[in-house]
Amino acid sequence: MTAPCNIAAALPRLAAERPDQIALRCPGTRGPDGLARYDQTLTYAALDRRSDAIAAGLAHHGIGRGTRTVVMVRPSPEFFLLMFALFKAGAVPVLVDPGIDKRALRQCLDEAQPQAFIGIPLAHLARRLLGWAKAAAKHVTIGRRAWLADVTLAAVEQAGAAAGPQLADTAPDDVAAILFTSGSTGVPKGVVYRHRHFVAQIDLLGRAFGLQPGGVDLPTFPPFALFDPALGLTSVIPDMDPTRPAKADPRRLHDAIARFGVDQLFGSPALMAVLARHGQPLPTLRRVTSAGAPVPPDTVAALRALLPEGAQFWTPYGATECLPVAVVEGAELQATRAATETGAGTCVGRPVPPNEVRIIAITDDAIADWRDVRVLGEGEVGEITVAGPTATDTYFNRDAQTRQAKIREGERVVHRMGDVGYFDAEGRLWFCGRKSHRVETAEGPLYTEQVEPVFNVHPQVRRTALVGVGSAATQHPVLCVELAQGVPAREWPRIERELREIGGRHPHTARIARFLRHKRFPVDIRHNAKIGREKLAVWAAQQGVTA
Ligand SMILES: Nc1ncnc2c1ncn2[C@@H]1O[C@H](COP(=O)(O)OP(=O)(O)OP(=O)(O)O)[C@@H](O)[C@H]1O
Repeated sequence: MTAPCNIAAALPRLAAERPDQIALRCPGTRGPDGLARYDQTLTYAALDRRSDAIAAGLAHHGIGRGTRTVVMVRPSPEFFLLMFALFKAGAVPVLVDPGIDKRALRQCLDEAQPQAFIGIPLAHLARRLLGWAKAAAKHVTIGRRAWLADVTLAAVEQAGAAAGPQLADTAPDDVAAILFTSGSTGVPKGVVYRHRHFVAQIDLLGRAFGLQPGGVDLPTFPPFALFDPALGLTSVIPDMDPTRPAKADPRRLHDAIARFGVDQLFGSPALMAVLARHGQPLPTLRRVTSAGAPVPPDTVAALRALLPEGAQFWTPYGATECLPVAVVEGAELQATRAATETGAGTCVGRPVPPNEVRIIAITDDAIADWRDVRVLGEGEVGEITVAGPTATDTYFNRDAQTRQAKIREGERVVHRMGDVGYFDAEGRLWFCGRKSHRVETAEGPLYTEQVEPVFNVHPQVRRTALVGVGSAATQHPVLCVELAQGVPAREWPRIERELREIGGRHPHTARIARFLRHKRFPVDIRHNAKIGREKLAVWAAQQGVTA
């Protein structure tokens, strides 16, 4: 019989090899200086033993193989114990970003048709008041009392304490989890992760970044923290609100990094910007990874200057549906900055093996079979597709979206990223923006990431967003502009003239005739970085910019 395909299978092995190594350190109580004491810890032995107990206890409560279970628990020892218990049990955790719009959240929860709901007391209260996940019949609370739930997690653990090792016999194709996208282009979609996707993801991430057991990680981006225990790392969970990275207190992050000799940091571009602005050196870090959205060049340069000699700054490119697709190191990113600022797009690096990345002709239609695809050559902009061990093959209960995003190629399924880009002569992938954000003008398409960086070089501009106004295929390009902080609105006529002059330097940007000042761009909650271009397009149309 073959061993189960399950990331939780790593736990008993690691617990035998390194029982006393700390798997997880959490902020816990606060000292008189206001800083977290990090007095909540879990060793590998405890993580393995206690997740066994919880897995067995959940089975007593009818949560087992295949049970779709909403998990609404903040990063804490309980979160890790519970997630590994669910994997061991072969249950299917459903994770939705708590930061998203409440209506979208409810829709996600309904769509996932969960059978169980495990959450903090506040999540149970919201479930009751707002009618979330009505189909879920089993309720477990992380609270001290079984308020609004059938049972507490502590009681579940106690019930399973004597049961011994647990590990469901999961097959590679069995569903392991449903993870919702952040929904920056619409309502989030539930991505179906199979056990083989997680196993491959750990393998690819481990190899791409050279992760070694024994390292100390500060994962500021919650879903990724889950990989640390499977890789033998020690995770230090930062003292911050994970849904508000731009508001993190850099002093607290520095304190944790210095106290535990953190050698690896994982976070969103918004968090990188916080550390870069703070400006204090980060001497223990060997590797920084920033994922989820493009990292502004100033942030890359400022953060690299704070790192010790030989440290690496990686930016993976990928999506909830497929990660990692490609990776680029900060030195290369900085070397390609000039090209980005003249309209080449953003270099996202080389595909992570064994991913096969191909560029296909742009279409908004579904493509059922790879034989109907037109593969583009070097330098041609098209839609980015990925085939490989971490490319997921379906959305949960979203057949229309699945058809739009997946192409069958013989035995395998190719994922369409919904992003546009191209390969250069050196085999590097360049990201040119989201497919749905392209502006189709009468003179041909314009891509956001080939236009905005050209204008973003203006010192009094914080960021820009290209949107289209008018009917399909003959849209008028409009550049929305957010001025840098403190720049008064009366300066706008001059800045607009200067932007027009900058645009005139390149044939593609010279086609932009309309510039609109916008006070503050709508952005996504998770990354604080993805611009809500859909909303801006509606706004631009209302400003009387038509034909
Ligand atoms: N390194 C990167 N550089 C530029 N853009 C990136 C990078 N990494 C990811 N992205 C962007 O983020 C997208 C993936 O984001 P994610 O999976 O969090 O959900 P989302 O796309 O924001 O949500 P939804 O699909 O629901 O709109 C990619 O398709 C790409 O557009």
